[in-house]
Amino acid sequence: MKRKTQKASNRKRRESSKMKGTLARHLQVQMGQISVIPLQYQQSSSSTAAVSNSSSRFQNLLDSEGSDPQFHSSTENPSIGDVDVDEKDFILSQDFFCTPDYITPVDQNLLNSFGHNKENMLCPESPEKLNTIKTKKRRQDVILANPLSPTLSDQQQNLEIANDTFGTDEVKIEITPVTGTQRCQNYVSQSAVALRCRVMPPPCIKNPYLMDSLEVDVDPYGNQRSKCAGFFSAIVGGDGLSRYHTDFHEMQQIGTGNFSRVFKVLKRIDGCLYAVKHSTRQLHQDAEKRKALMEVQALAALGCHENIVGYYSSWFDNEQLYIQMELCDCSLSINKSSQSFTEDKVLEVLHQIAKALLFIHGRGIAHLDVKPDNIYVKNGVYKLGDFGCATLLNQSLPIEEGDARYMPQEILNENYNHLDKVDIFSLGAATYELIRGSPLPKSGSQFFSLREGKLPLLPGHSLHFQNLLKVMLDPDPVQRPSAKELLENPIFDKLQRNLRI
Ligand SMILES: Nc1ncnc2c1ncn2[C@@H]1O[C@H](COP(=O)(O)OP(=O)(O)OP(=O)(O)O)[C@@H](O)[C@H]1O
Ligand SMILES: [Mg+2]
Repeated sequence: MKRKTQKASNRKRRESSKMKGTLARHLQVQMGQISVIPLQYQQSSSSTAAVSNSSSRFQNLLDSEGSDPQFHSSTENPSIGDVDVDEKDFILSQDFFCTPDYITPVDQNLLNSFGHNKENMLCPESPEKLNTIKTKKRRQDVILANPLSPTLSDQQQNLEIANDTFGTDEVKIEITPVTGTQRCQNYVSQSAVALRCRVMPPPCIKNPYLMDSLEVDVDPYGNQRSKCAGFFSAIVGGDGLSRYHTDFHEMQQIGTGNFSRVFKVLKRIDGCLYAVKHSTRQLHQDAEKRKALMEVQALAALGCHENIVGYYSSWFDNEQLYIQMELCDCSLSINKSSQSFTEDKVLEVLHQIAKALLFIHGRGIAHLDVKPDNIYVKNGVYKLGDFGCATLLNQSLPIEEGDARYMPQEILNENYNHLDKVDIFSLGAATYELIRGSPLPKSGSQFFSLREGKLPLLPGHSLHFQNLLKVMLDPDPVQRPSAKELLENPIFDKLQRNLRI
């Protein structure tokens, strides 16, 4: 209890020191007033009445920091060892927190409201730390000093940096004493801090606006982070640092495609869940990268639609493309153990994905890979995803066909004149698969008869529904309804009525 009180008062003192020191220094610099007061006159303040002493203490600190060359040299100024540890420590803490954007948002009040301490102030350059200065810490990770850092590069220093949970962590830094000529080199530079923040991802901030609290195995807010074996090596890619691991906490794999894997992730800065898809292999050639990028370009160009998976961002890490998307609950993948959907359910899927198709066709884009695997559900809303085969209806972009099980005959014949109707055929085939509850054949007689318009009867389902499927699967693309015509089909009236109620 006693220790707690002492720590609290030290912290308070440090915080007020910081604020005043920073402000006063800025004022001083602006006004061109630099007074030189030898450091030995500076007194430790731990036992003095704070108010009367603090202004002179700060003045001393400012002066010594700003103008006294001896301040930085332990050999030339032995009295430095007597300086109150706390008084010097606070400046390092400032440096530690005041660099990268994602740690120091513009709106300081925002972080303060998450219990963030007030160290995220713009700060002056820090004075050196000459001796081991140790403050409270809960866990530690050791990283080598940044070889790129202008301040730490040529000294074999180890930065032992505590975790960075906002508002609670402080820093332990071990730096070997240096000679007077190297006086500036013991600063914890902003670039060192920036690198440290890249290799040690910041903790996730809990989003107070989310109603449901997250249930995760690994603590995404940082408490267990340093215990993860191989953590460091995992986040450093073949040729750089991973934005994925810096910005996101990976929770679980939620899908695999032919060329990609999809993970449920928690974004550290906003505390929200997303899906991140990344290519499984490295894309070395520019042409490969360009091709992969078409998926995100299509998503970005389309913008928001309730029935299209939301797109947030994309980037390359280690020559793999990462796509940050809206997280959905699951896809409608059909496998051998799948249950068939009821007609009403299937009509809902059909209606919603037809709305997505109306939207994308209206923007001159064809999806070309509509299938249950690429239809995701979120809170009962169906969303079209995986725009990896998306192309322009006017055929001005290369065409890559999607899954052959859902492709009409004209695509197999390389006739690309009605690409919008290709999507209608695929949606018809997907609907047929969902109502059947078993995967469509990849080849064989059934495969061909479906493309000839020979749809086996679906016992127990309305004729109206079966006729709709038949016309969607018509071998002649011109005969197939457009997305707009599809949506105008009276079969959806009942759904619309339910929606209005
Ligand atoms: N945003 C998301 N939310 C939830 N699950 C998703 C999301 N995106 C993808 N998935 C899951 O990951 C699987 C694979 O994703 P996707 O289809 O985009 O990869 P792909 O490599 O392009 O696949 P394909 O084999 O169809 O080419 C999906 O079938 C789905 O189950
Ligand atoms: Mg897919």
